[in-house]
Amino acid sequence: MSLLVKICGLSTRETLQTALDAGADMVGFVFFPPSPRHVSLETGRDLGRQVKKRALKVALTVDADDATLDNIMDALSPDIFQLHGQESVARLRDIKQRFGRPVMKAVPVAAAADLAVLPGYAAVADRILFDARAPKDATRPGGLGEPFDWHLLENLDLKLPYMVSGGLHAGNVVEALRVTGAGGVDVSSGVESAPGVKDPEMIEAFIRAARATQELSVR
Ligand SMILES: O=C(O)c1ccccc1NCC(=O)[C@H](O)[C@H](O)COP(=O)(O)O
Repeated sequence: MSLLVKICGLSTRETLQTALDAGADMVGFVFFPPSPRHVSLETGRDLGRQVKKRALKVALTVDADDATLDNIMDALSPDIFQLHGQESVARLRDIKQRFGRPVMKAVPVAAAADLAVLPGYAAVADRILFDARAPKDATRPGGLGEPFDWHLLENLDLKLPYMVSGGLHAGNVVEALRVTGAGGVDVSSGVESAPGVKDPEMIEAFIRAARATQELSVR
């Protein structure tokens, strides 16, 4: 199965176009106002039109209520909801049933004990995104540019597709894939020149580096 590459936190036409032209499989849009990558519904609608099925549109939310998800459905019509808050297994099931879209559950990782939630989520989610657990005083649960110990995923027995994220960049993505065996990678800070400011050349370099693993058959 080929590697999935997700560029997350896109917020401008220019950088979205760069990600699409560089071959991103997934493009993520953050609907979380405290984030420097937050996009309005109007921007989400505009950027969503630009994707034109060249990649999967991922709507990233944090403990969003149904009204918020309804608005995002209307604006972006996402291919996947990425649930990056403390959503319960029951909430995942509820969202899948209500919106008829696949869900990717973000699982914060700092220690092996964090993986104890997997059986519950794996029974409902369509894919898992492993991300570095945010510090207690963080203003957001993701997009912080810090990795976790990828070796925690070395002996993972997960029947579900999963992605690795957290502090990835062009210089470490091959190692992250080698250690974790993940089927996908996700990046935000590692392709930015400043928080929320995506850099076209960094986007291209990240995707190039990630794709190189397919030739190296690192995974
Ligand atoms: O990106 C954000 O600002 C964000 C805000 C709130 C919840 C999640 C967020 N990002 C989630 C992602 O999917 C990021 O790509 C992932 O956390 C990796 O981020 P980074 O370490 O900056 O590459």
